[in-house]
Amino acid sequence: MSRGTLYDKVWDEHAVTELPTGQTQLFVGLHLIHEVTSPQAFGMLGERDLEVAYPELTHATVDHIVPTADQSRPFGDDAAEEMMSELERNVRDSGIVFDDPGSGNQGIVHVIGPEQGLTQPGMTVVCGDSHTSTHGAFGALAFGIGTSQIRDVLATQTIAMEKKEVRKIEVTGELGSHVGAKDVILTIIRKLGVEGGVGYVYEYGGSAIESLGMEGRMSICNMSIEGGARAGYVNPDETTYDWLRETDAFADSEGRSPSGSRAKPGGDPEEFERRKEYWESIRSDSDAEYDDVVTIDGDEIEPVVTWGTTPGQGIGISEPIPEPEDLPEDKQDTARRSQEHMRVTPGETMQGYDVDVAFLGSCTNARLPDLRDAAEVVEGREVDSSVRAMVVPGSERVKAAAEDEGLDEVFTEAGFDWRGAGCSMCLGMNEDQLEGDEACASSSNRNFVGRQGSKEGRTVLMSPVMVAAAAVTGEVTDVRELPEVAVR
Ligand SMILES: CC(C)[C@H](C(=O)O)[C@@H](O)C(=O)O
Ligand code: SF4
Repeated sequence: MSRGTLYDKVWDEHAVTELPTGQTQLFVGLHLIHEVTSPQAFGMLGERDLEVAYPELTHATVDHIVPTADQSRPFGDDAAEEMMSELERNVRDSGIVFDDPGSGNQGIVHVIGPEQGLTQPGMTVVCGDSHTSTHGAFGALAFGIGTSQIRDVLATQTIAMEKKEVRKIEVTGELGSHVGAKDVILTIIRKLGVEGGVGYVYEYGGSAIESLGMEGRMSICNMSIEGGARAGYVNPDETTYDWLRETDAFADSEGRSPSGSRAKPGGDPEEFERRKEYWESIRSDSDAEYDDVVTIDGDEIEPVVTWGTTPGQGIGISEPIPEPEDLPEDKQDTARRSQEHMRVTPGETMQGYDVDVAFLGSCTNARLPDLRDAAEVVEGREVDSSVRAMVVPGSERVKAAAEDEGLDEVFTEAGFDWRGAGCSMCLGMNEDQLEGDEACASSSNRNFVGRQGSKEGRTVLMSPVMVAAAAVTGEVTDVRELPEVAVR
C-alpha cells in the first residue's frame, strides 16, 4: 500500500501524539538558532526555571548582525554586541555548539546546517527564521517557527503543528544557459502568488529540478516562504547522497568522508549506507496522492528580475513590465504602489534600469556554485564606476573554499568588495545598507520597501549571474547578451 508523500512519511515518523487542539506534537531532529530570535525564548525558559532538554540537537550561529568588514569585539554597534553577548551566554549556559566568527564554521544559519551535514533527509528541522524551508532541499521537513515555539523546542524538543496540504510543483524540460534555480523559484512565485502557498507544503520535482545540484535546490526551497508555503522539499536522490557523503556528518575522527574522494578514503561508509536505505524509503511514492499539482515548463524560463516590491512581482528579462490594469483586480493597487516606489515604467522591460549597488549574498544565493557562476561572468570585466559591489559569502567555509579557488581575486580585481560571512545587506541589520534611494541588484530573496536598510532603497531581485552582469554594466542586463571578453 502506498504510504504517500515524503511529507506524510516524515510527519508520521516524528508524530509523538495527537493533541486535544487537533494539532500533532512533532519531535524535532535539529533545532538551529541565531542571535535575533533566540534571546526571548531563552528568557521564557529561564522564567519557568527550565533547561534546554536536548542541547546536542540544537546548533547555534550568528549571522544577521555580524559586521562583514571588521569583526573585532566588541562590535562597533552596541545593539549587535549585546545580541552577540546574549547568544554567547545562552549557548555557554546550555552547552549548545556555537559557530562563532573565526571558528571557521560561522555563517548564515541556512548555509551552515547543510554544509556541516547537520541537515539530512527525513529529518524535522526548525529554526526561528522563515527561510528554514531551505533545508527541505535534502528531503527534510523544515520550517520556520516563532518565539514561543522556539521556547517549546528548547524545553521539550517537540512542537505542536497542524498538518498542511501538499502541492506538487513539477518543473519539466531543461533550463537554458544562464538560467538557474533563482529564475525557477521567481517564476513559481510569480505564477502562484506570494500567498498562493498558504496552507501548503511544496514538493518540487520534475526534470528541471532533478537536474539541479543541492545548492540550486536549496535556493528554490529557500524561497518557498516567499510564495506563502512554510515548507518546501525535494525528494532525496543520488545528487543528495553524493553531496552528503562529503559533509562532516559521516567523516571519521580524522575528517575523512565515506566517498573516498578526499585525499584518503575513510569515514563510515556502512553507517552511510544504512542511512541511505532509510532515506530512499521516505521518498514520495510514485502513486502518492497530492492535494494539488502544478506544472511549469522549464524550457520557457528566462532570467527573471523583479520590477516591484514583492518577490511575486517578477518578469522575464525580455518581457515588458505589466500595466497595473492588465493584472487581476486584487493585484492592481499593490502594483501601482510598487511601480511608483521602484520608478519603473509599465510597457518597458527592466533592461537598462540603473543600478547603484550590486549585492551578491544571502541564504538564497551565497554558496560556492553561486559565487563560481558569478565569478565566471565577472572575470575579465570591471565593475561599472557607478556601482558599489560586494560579495558576502554565505559562510566562513564558503569563503575559504572560494579563496582556495581564487574567486576572491577574480572579484576584487574586478572591483568587488570581498567580505566576511553573514546576512549583511539582505536585510541591513549590520552596517551594510542601501543609502537614500539607491537601487540594488540583489541575489537575496526579499525586495520589500525598506528591506535593505533604507526606506527609499530599491531592490531588484535576480540570480547571482544577473547580479554580476548588472555590476559590470551599471544597469539591469541580460547576462546572455553581455559582449564577449578575452579571459586570461
Ligand atoms: C530575523 C528573522 C526573524 C527573519 C526571518 O524570519 O526571515 C530574517 O532572517 C529575514 O530574512 O527577514
Ligand atoms: S540571509 Fe537574509 S533571508 Fe537569509 S536568514 Fe539572513 S536575513 Fe534572512
